[in-house]
Amino acid sequence: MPDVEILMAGAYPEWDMVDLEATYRVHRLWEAADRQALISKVGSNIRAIATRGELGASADLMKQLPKLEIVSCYGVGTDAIDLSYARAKGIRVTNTPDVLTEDVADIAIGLLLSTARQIPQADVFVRTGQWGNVPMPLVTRVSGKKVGIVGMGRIGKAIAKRTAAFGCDISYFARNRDQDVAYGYEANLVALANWADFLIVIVPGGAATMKIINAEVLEALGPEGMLINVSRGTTVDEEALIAALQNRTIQAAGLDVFLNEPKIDARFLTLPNVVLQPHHGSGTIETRKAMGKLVRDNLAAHFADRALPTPVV
Ligand SMILES: NC(=O)C1=CN([C@@H]2O[C@H](COP(=O)(O)OP(=O)(O)OC[C@H]3O[C@@H](n4cnc5c(N)ncnc54)[C@H](O)[C@@H]3O)[C@@H](O)[C@H]2O)C=CC1
Ligand SMILES: O=C(O)C(=O)COP(=O)(O)O
Repeated sequence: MPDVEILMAGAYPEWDMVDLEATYRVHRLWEAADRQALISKVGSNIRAIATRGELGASADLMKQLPKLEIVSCYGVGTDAIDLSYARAKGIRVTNTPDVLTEDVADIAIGLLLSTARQIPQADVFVRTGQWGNVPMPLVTRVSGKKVGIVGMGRIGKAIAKRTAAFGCDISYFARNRDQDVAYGYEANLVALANWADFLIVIVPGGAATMKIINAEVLEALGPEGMLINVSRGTTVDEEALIAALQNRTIQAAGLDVFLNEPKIDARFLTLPNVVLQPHHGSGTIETRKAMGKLVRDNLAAHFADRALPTPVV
């Protein structure tokens, strides 16, 4: 029986579970009928948490694990992990940057094309026999348009590269100007939205970016404008977004992320001018395999006293 005990907050694909269970004594929190009872029973032995982006690790959970050394997150966004608690207690935190960048950028472009060209709506149009009876409504061009990118990190840059190939003009908003990129920097998000035809959001979630896409930004984006969100649900004021979609203050939105996933606001399901994705930006076999390997590599490095491949804390 492997002697290092780890707590898994949620399921990983089978190929990761097989490897993890061969290496560690794994406790499956998500399968416990009484989670608190499981934590009370095994909490004092747990040395690592393997979690997922949306499940994170709260201070409340970490407090109950006195031997906790490391939290390894299957995902790049660590907004659901209490990093200040981890830092204060000397608990290491790792994530899975880079390996998912290209796929998340691809889904941003997929959502942009789907939203502007109404690909899902056109699919329904064909399937329901409307083709030939009524004209398919004309849609909006993507190529050559102005794209505002909110967040110019690893994924923001990959999105920029793709939209550049569409001949789009690119400008971005971020905490700081990035000296390594030649795109226009706009320090004022409302001004960026006012300029852009399409606004693509790819900043981290958390308190600092809470509702940065608010009613004023949406109004500046305007009735022809479209919002694509592949960041976190928290970055958008959803009440303001739903109102803007209902009133056509903006034209349409393409969304991979929401508040309260997977039980999202039911009004999204009734809006014709929104394209929905189930938080699946990194959801390819190739990327998920690479993410799982990076989680395992981080845990292995930690328990072998080697440098962590992708440390956050
Ligand atoms: N939809 C999905 O499936 C996925 C979503 N994500 C989300 O994408 C986020 C970004 O990932 P990466 O590009 O790898 O991160 P990164 O750290 O490389 O880039 C983040 C960018 O946001 C900017 N930023 C950070 N805080 C800011 C603030 N308070 N105000 C303005 N700009 C700010 C940074 O300056 C940087 O340009 C993740 O944190 C995660 O939330 C990531 C992977 C998959
Ligand atoms: O890496 C991240 O931060 C993610 O959002 C990944 O989420 P997912 O694994 O696609 O549910």
